[in-house]
Amino acid sequence: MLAVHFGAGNIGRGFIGQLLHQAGYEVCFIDVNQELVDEINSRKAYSVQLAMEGTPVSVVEGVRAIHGQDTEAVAEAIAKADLVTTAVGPNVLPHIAPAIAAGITRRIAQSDRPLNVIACENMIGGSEQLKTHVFAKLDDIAREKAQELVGFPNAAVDRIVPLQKHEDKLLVTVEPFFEWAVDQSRIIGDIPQIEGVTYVNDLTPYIERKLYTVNTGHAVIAYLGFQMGYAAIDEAIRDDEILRATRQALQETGALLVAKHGFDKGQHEAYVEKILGRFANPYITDQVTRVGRSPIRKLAPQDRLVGPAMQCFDYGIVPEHLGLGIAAALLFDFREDPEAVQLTEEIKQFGLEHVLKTYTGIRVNHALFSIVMNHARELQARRKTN
Ligand SMILES: NC(=O)C1=CN([C@@H]2O[C@H](COP(=O)(O)OP(=O)(O)OC[C@H]3O[C@@H](n4cnc5c(N)ncnc54)[C@H](O)[C@@H]3O)[C@@H](O)[C@H]2O)C=CC1
Ligand SMILES: O=P(O)(O)OC[C@H]1O[C@](O)(CO)[C@@H](O)[C@@H]1O
Repeated sequence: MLAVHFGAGNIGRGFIGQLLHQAGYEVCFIDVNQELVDEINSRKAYSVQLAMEGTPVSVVEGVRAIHGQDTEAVAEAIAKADLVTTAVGPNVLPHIAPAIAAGITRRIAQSDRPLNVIACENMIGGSEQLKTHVFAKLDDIAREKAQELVGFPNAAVDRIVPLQKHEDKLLVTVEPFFEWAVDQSRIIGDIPQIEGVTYVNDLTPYIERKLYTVNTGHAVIAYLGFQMGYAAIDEAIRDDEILRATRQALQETGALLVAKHGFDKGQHEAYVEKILGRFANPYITDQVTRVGRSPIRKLAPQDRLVGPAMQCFDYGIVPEHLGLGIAAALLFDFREDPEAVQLTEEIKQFGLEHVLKTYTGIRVNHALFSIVMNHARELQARRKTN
């Protein structure tokens, strides 16, 4: 069995590639980092180390890689594949669509074997979005056939894999916990048998619970941590003020998730506490700047901060602490992050209100707008005095 996986980065090697290998797939990575591609091809194996006492290591063998710009080779691999997965980042999905479309076109000209393409990105509806990009590149005949033969089931993936700094360029350290849920109702053909994957008929509660808890909590810690001068997540979460604000933000999303999806309140509280414990893992050094990366993406209307905050109002919940997280995200002026630089420049040029309205879609007369603005002004004043 062949799995073609786009993105041989942290989650690609440290999570998806590992589970696919353990399920018996030969994993072929597609990446645009030539050094990574060469290293994988010369060693054909890499190690995954668990961030816990004893740091157990497992080896992922029999892997290879193709450079993403070698469309011909990528298309050929997809034509032969049993499964396609991605972990490249939401903004990269449009860029990999042409190669996937070329692969599908080649494949359906040769056989009627079904294929599933699963985007493993931190976003709602990732595979569906990828499908839109891919289908835009297919001609009418291929599109009709692909509609029948190629499934794009959405997925939710959860495992913290921080930035890696090892002498061994392929080694990846990951947290022990992982969760990979896939929408079974959108699979075409046989269900891929992958130990560790949970197939569900309705992904919405799973992806919202994950995005609005793990990623919301992480984002609040990262952005507040950055404002308060912390470098790493585990340091920031040891600050009582940050921990309190994060817990309160997660109480807001928790109340929303319980009301909207009917999760058990007690079980959800336990889920939140477990996640806070994962953030505090002393065996993982995760930079606040990694977790806060791409603030424009994270401030988008459907994403982890504004998404739940806006929905809170439908359930009578006032998202005061989510508002604080949004304010801190707006003020994330990290010079090495292009989206942070863009926000900072635009705040200077057009003002905070304009930037808040533009990137979050929150209307000026909405209650959330003033909540965020009040927190942003407080954070700005606090930074001036420090
Ligand atoms: N790191 C983590 O803990 C988790 C990450 N995710 C999601 O997984 C995705 C990837 O995240 P990371 O692995 O952390 O990022 P990463 O930066 O470590 O890996 C991304 C990889 O994609 C490659 N890439 C970029 N453009 C490409 C293209 N056009 N074609 C092929 N490959 C391309 C990069 O060279 C890089 O190796 C993101 O959507 C992220 O939100 C989800 C859960 C956990
Ligand atoms: O990968 P993104 O969407 O930039 O966000 C970083 C987040 O994703 C993760 O890497 C994994 O879920 C978390 O560590 C963090 O919440």
